[in-house]
Amino acid sequence: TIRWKKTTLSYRLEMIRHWHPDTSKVNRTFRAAWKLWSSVAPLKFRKRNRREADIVISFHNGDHKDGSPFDGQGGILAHAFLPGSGIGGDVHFDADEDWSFNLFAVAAHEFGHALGLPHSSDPGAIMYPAYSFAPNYELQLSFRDVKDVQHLYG
Ligand SMILES: CC(C)C[C@H](C(=O)NO)C(=O)N[C@@H](CC(N)=O)C(=O)NCc1cccc(N)c1
Ligand SMILES: [Ca+2]
Ligand SMILES: [Zn+2]
Ligand SMILES: [Zn+2]
Repeated sequence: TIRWKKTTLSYRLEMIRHWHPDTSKVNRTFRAAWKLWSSVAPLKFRKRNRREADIVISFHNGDHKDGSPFDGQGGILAHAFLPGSGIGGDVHFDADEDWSFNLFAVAAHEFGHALGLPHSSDPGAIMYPAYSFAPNYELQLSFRDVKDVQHLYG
């Protein structure tokens, strides 16, 4: 299983201003999405600005030279790399999406991948492949998500 060998992970937001004017809202959204995972597993997430971070989060559109081009509005919303050095753990959001309402749910899903979680067959899981646009306030981890992340880091 691929997982981080440490339990305090650093993350950095790159060029967010470029794609999302309201950086404070983005920061709050990501902090809340990390909290979903740190509240059920012995993990800590630290936001870094300049120094090298384990997890670099950025927005891109179309082909952004990592072998997995984005596809414009709709379809693929984001992708994340499994734990590891370099691009490992990094999270890319498709800049062509309308992030005014579902950034939290998609971030929670992608951060699960960045921690090493694959897709889950449980329709109630945040790691389920397809996103049902349930209102964010209902969004919480399913038992399956908790079991899977505790299996890796519990
Ligand atoms: C093959 C992958 C690159 C698909 C991509 C994904 O799973 N990224 O992690 C993705 O954007 N999946 C869409 C569904 C699709 N269009 O295939 C999605 O909504 N993923 C994010 C998401 C957000 C919240 C909840 C769930 N269950 C899924
Ligand atoms: Ca897309
Ligand atoms: Zn990418
Ligand atoms: Zn996914």
